[in-house]
Amino acid sequence: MKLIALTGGIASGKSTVSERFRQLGAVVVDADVLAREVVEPGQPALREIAHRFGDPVIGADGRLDRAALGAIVFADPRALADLGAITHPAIWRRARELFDRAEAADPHAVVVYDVPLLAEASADRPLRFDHVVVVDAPVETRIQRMVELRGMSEDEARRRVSAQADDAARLALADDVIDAGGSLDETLRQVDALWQEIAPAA
Ligand SMILES: CC(C)(COP(=O)(O)OP(=O)(O)OC[C@H]1O[C@@H](n2cnc3c(N)ncnc32)[C@H](O)[C@@H]1O)[C@@H](O)C(=O)NCCC(=O)NCCS
Ligand SMILES: Nc1ncnc2c1ncn2[C@@H]1O[C@H](COP(=O)(O)OP(=O)(O)OP(=O)(O)O)[C@@H](O)[C@H]1O
Repeated sequence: MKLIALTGGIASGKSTVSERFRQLGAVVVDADVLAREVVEPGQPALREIAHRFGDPVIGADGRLDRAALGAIVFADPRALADLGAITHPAIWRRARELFDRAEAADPHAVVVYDVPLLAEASADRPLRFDHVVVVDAPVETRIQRMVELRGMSEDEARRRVSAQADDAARLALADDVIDAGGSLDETLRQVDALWQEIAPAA
């Protein structure tokens, strides 16, 4: 198995890139999906979140109120760190299980882990990657995407950008950089070229 980490700032284009890798034959594991699974009702992390952040972050249906929690943590670095301390160990554990499963199914699998917060977790991340790919796009382009495509206010978009590591910290981890600041077509062409390097036999 080859294990590739795919990271990038919010709205840089990671999902677009990982979907292309999937079409090319990679097994994609998405940390955002795992982050949602570990806070499902009944999971220990949801109980810890309720304990730390109180009832307002739990909806009437007993599920996490993501908008309410997001409003708290993206405005307060300490709250964000507390949330990460609750969710990140469970996310890494689940990721490890899925990598092991992919390897058992196919020892030659190329697994792409779409992980927005790799740079933030780099000091204590419990996994080694064969290759780190960073998707890069200018901050102003990403803000514009969040506002135009996701209906966020500009303020909210900027808060989310500031809650993450900066571009230099992410680029310092990169074995390869995909420039996703241009056209969609240019992004996809770079992914195709990179796949030929990473998985030449596939
Ligand atoms: C705070 C929460 C509830 C907000 O939910 P919401 O649905 O609004 O956002 P969503 O989960 O879709 O995340 C969208 C993007 O926000 C960014 N983001 C999410 N969590 C964080 C974080 N802790 N720090 C910095 N950026 C983050 C990422 O770029 C992510 O792709 C949610 O993001 C969360 O539970 N975060 C903690 C878990 C985590 O670390 N997730 C990141 C994947 S490793
Ligand atoms: N050159 C480009 N490369 C990639 N995406 C682009 C490009 N131009 C425009 N886009 C658009 O920008 C958006 C990027 O969103 P995407 O969900 O791929 O980002 P992301 O990095 O996965 O975000 P998040 O951190 O929130 O998970 C998509 O709607 C995509 O269509």
